[in-house]
Amino acid sequence: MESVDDFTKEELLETIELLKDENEKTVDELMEKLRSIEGEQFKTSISNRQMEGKIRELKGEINSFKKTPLILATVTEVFDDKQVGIQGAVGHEFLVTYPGSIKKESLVPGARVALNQKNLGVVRVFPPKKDRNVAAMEIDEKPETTYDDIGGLDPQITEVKETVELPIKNPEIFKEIGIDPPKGILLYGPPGTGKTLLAKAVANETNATFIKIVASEFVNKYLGEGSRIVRDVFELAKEKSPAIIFIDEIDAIGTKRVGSSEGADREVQRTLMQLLAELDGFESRGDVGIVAATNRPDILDEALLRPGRFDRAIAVPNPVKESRQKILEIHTAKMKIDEDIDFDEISEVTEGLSGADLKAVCTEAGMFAIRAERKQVIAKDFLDAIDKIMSDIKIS
Ligand SMILES: Nc1ncnc2c1ncn2[C@@H]1O[C@H](COP(=O)(O)OP(=O)(O)OP(=O)(O)O)[C@@H](O)[C@H]1O
Repeated sequence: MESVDDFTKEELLETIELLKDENEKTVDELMEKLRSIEGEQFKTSISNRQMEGKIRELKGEINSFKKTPLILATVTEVFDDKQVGIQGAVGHEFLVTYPGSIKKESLVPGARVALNQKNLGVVRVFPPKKDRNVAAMEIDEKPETTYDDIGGLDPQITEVKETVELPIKNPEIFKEIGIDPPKGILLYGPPGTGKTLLAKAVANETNATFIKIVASEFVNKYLGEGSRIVRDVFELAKEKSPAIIFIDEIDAIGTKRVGSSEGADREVQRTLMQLLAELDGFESRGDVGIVAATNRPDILDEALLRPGRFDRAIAVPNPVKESRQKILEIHTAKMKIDEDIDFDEISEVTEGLSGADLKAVCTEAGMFAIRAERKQVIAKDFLDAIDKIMSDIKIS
């Protein structure tokens, strides 16, 4: 084996230079490796931290699932000694207590509360839902519908003028004669025959605010809030008078009672009771007209039809031939139609259709003309539209 002594000085210097070069390369490589390991470690620590955050979040969710849910209810009455009457979603009423941390002033009737499931003690109070009221009512300060927009209901218009319009416009006439003006009228008839139109037109004619509620929504959408909404509607009508209160689908709360007084039925009854109380307690000065509508007069509770309540019932039937012609003329007034179209003939072949169906025929005829890229609606478009609407009705 060669020893160091065997090398010349030049050879040794050359070897040293060579070794120096090689080591530098190895150190560079090692440094590079180190940096990449550090980079990986940094990435892992970040993703660990993210995972920890996610785990904390999931733990929170698991805990919230473990908690017993609270019950939502509405305050009906506030008593002394920390007790409050509440009503649950299905109508049951309870007398429950509330802790000192809850202020008595926040527990106004209509306020929503969360209750502990075990002892029904009040845990939280939410302010009354004013916005829910607005959602439950359709308020039109100035409806644009006029009597001229209604086809073929002349006798009904006359009766509505006498019973709703006259007391608002000339209440003194009733005073002079010494009779109370009718408080409420009931419009009954099949769907889409113009009941809402009549109520809107009378509001337009008397410059009254039109306030509409749909009674069936008290049973599905606003269960537990019906009586409060009814109370608020009457209050709002007095504030905004003259006003027309229009209660659509009144049969949903005004059906003859058939014994059951449980849960939802009981709540529906409460809403009806509130409505009867409002009607009875209502000072009929004539400036608020009440119009109710139903497709099912046969199932209505007689209590609603007693004098001083909805004591005038007006039938709004499906249109006869002449009325159908008038309705078609109203709904085609702004349409570009062929002069040769004979509405007498069209009204002949539309027997059984309601005002709403006839409006749909006109719209559909317009659609056929658009599809055919025509600038005018022709008789064939109407015939096609009638076919379509009639078969839609048969299907539904
Ligand atoms: N007699 C009519 N004259 C003109 N248009 C009518 C007539 N009846 C119904 N219509 C048309 O049908 C639409 C629906 O009618 P409206 O809402 O008045 O019916 P309704 O009797 O209140 O129905 P529902 O019982 O379903 O509430 C109206 O907006 C109108 O376009």
